[in-house]
Amino acid sequence: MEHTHDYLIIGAGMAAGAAAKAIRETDAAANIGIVGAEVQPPYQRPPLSKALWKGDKTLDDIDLGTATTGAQLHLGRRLESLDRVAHVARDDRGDSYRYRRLLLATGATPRRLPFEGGERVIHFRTVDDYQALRRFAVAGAHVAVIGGGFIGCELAASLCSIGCKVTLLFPGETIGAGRYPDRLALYLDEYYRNHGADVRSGVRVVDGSAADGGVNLVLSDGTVMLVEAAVAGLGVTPNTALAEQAGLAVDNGIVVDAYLRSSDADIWAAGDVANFHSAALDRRLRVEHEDAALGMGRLAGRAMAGAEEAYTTLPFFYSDLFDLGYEAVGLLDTRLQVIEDWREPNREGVVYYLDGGRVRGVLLWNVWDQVDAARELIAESGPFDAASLRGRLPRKA
Ligand SMILES: NC(=O)c1ccc[n+]([C@@H]2O[C@H](COP(=O)([O-])OP(=O)(O)OC[C@H]3O[C@@H](n4cnc5c(N)ncnc54)[C@H](O)[C@@H]3O)[C@@H](O)[C@H]2O)c1
Repeated sequence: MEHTHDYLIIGAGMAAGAAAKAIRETDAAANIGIVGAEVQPPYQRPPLSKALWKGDKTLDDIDLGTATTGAQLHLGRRLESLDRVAHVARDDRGDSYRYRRLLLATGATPRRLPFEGGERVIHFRTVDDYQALRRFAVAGAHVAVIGGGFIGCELAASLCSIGCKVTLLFPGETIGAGRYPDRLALYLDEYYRNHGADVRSGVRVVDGSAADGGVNLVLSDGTVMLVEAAVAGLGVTPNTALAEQAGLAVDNGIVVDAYLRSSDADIWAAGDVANFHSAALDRRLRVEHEDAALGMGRLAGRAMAGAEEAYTTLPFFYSDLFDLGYEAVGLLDTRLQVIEDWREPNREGVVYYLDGGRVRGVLLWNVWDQVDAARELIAESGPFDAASLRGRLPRKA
């Protein structure tokens, strides 16, 4: 079957949903098509590791409302080839899609453990993964959470809070190694232990196999562990295969200009897969967070419909870990100069990440309503040091 769309969006994640809305707002008569491998229309991913477990949201609440844009959804399909000259893409069922303008919002794929292990080993990213984990992760079940990054930290907290027995395993020395300074990271390790998680640093899961009602995991220190389920968050790799096959510039993601346009004038990219230049931070970035997916999707959609505007937003993200929460702007990388400003022992504070006296990242730990001020600080030329930053972003009453 052959389909024809003015605007074709490849991928049906958050960037795609935001782009479809922006196209519709900018071009009321637009003929929009979305092709996505998942069978669900675009939905919010952050609740999969947080709010859905707390009961703050249900699956009905996370839909992004793409149906209201009138976009034609071609779901459960993967695009396998892209002919840029003919302006046509083909999917895995043999359908073809002619387009005038194209958005690649193909996202990223979770890195995999070095074994399969059956249905109780879940590489966590999608709503299907959430539902699979939910089946096995019931109160009292022992769940291994593998990886100490965003997904590992959020899921370990969520699973503890519903009464699972959680073992959190990661190869680094501490939770969030490389992102959080040592004092905060060690505090977090202790905090997770105090909330009942068995935290095991410096270990990898080297093998695993399905067992009766569970999974047998073999750890790098020789331990064998039988758990009801294992869930992994080992980071992701951007889905660039289609772009590479089509001959677009790719370098840790699809290379785009300030307007999110790729090396082909009729193709844009947005979200986890896009590699853009951040003028504010003076470096190329690929950002894997909700705010970037929604913001880039919106801008790319508007640009495709003729209302071009540069993407200048600093990376922003937030997380909830039990009753601790943080918001962060810019770069969180402990290879930068790190300045910590704790206001009371560990319960709240600000971490600044500096390069050459300029603030490049700010982590606000249980300090709220200071994100805009943090953005302004990053825009200032400085130079800053510990003395000039102390007390700079106070907690608001
Ligand atoms: N709050 C948020 O913004 C949020 C929440 C959830 C997910 N996400 C996004 O989802 C994506 C995936 O999250 P993630 O947690 O998988 O990635 P991540 O990069 O945050 O963390 C990956 C972790 O896996 C560990 N790791 C790597 N190889 C391993 C191995 N073989 N065994 C055990 N651990 C290993 C690393 O040490 C690291 O701690 C990221 O892009 C993230 O930004 C964001």
